[in-house]
Amino acid sequence: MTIRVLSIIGTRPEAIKMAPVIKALAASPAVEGVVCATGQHRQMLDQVLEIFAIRPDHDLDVMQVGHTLNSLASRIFEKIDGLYTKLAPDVVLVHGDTTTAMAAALAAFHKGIAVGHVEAGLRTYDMQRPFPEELNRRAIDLVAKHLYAPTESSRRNLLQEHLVSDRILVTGNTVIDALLQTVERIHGDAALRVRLDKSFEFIDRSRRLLLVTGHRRESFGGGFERICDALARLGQRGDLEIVYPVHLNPNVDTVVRERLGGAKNIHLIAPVDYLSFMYLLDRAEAILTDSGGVQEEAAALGKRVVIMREVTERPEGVEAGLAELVGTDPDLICTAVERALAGAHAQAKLRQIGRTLYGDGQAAMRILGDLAGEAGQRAVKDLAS
Ligand SMILES: CC(=O)N[C@@H]1[C@@H](OP(=O)(O)OP(=O)(O)OC[C@H]2O[C@@H](n3ccc(=O)[nH]c3=O)[C@H](O)[C@@H]2O)O[C@H](CO)[C@@H](O)[C@@H]1O
Repeated sequence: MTIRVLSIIGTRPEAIKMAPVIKALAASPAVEGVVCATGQHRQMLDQVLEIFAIRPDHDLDVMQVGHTLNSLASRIFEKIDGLYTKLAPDVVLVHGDTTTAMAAALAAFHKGIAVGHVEAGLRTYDMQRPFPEELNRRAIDLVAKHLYAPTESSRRNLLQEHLVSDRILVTGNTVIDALLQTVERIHGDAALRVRLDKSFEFIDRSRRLLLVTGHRRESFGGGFERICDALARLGQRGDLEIVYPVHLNPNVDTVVRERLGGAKNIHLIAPVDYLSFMYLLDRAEAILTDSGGVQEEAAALGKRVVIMREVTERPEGVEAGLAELVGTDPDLICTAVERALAGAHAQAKLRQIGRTLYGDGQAAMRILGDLAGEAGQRAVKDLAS
């Protein structure tokens, strides 16, 4: 008796974090895994799917330039309703906190289809930070039957909300599954490493590498202007190479390129594929970001992270002394980056602390086991042997 599990992905981070789950489901005889891409992201999503050799079975193609959260959500609701009727999945799996995940989960709830939430329980309890992700993930947890919490702290968040479902399973974050698989692939492939070295030969190896990413809505406008001021100042240091793959969202790309194009020691590049980003993360001495996944990945690699946010739903890294919350004030960003670089030498110790902070690389297997019940447990054993 197999169960049909429909995995929904819309953005780059969802694809990265769902890839290990999609692969585990596909390899299990106990599950019929089906994949639907919504098209919330296009180019950045396709880069990930190619690396993990995942071809979605369905694509809602909802992407429209300049769409609003409401036009995006309404297009997803409209199109996914028909897909649910056609496929009649036993479970719809969504990830994290995007509009894709929220709309897909609520649409499943409307049709009485069980929802599994991967990365359940992340909270800041601030509806404006991150916006709209805090609303999205809390709405999903209200309707989800299977709550896959990445850490104990996310499990505690769920327990105090007295949700309908009591099926909470601490799995670890699937981003660590993806990271470990990818770093292993890079370390095991000399030709790939040569290609990656060549792709990034513009980075002066005599200088220290600071890797930057940023895309939070709540920083649009003044926030990104302040971030650019901080980066321009850091670029003046002379001992740093700053590499910043600039998110494609026009609210980020336009401001950053206007203010930093041609700035000293700052390389503004297009978003790089996931393999390349893991390569850069592995090479970097410190990370400056507002990303959720990058906080988790950096910790796992023992990298110190400066978080350009006011709040984070990843308290573990801050409590472990690996990450520091600084918001978008240029002075605070610059001094925190100095501290991160000063502490970067203790990489072995930091890696020991951060290695399993967010998971052990087995999250996808735990989710498979839970979803397919006994049959899944048997399949998980077969898969793991
Ligand atoms: C509020 C919040 O934190 N929400 C998060 C948000 O995800 P995020 O903040 O992590 O989003 P990004 O920063 O866009 O993606 C990051 C990924 O992209 C890779 N990367 C990066 C730059 C590049 O040039 N090439 C790449 O390949 C990188 O390795 C990493 O894995 O939504 C997710 C979905 O629901 C949630 O899981 C997650 O809570």
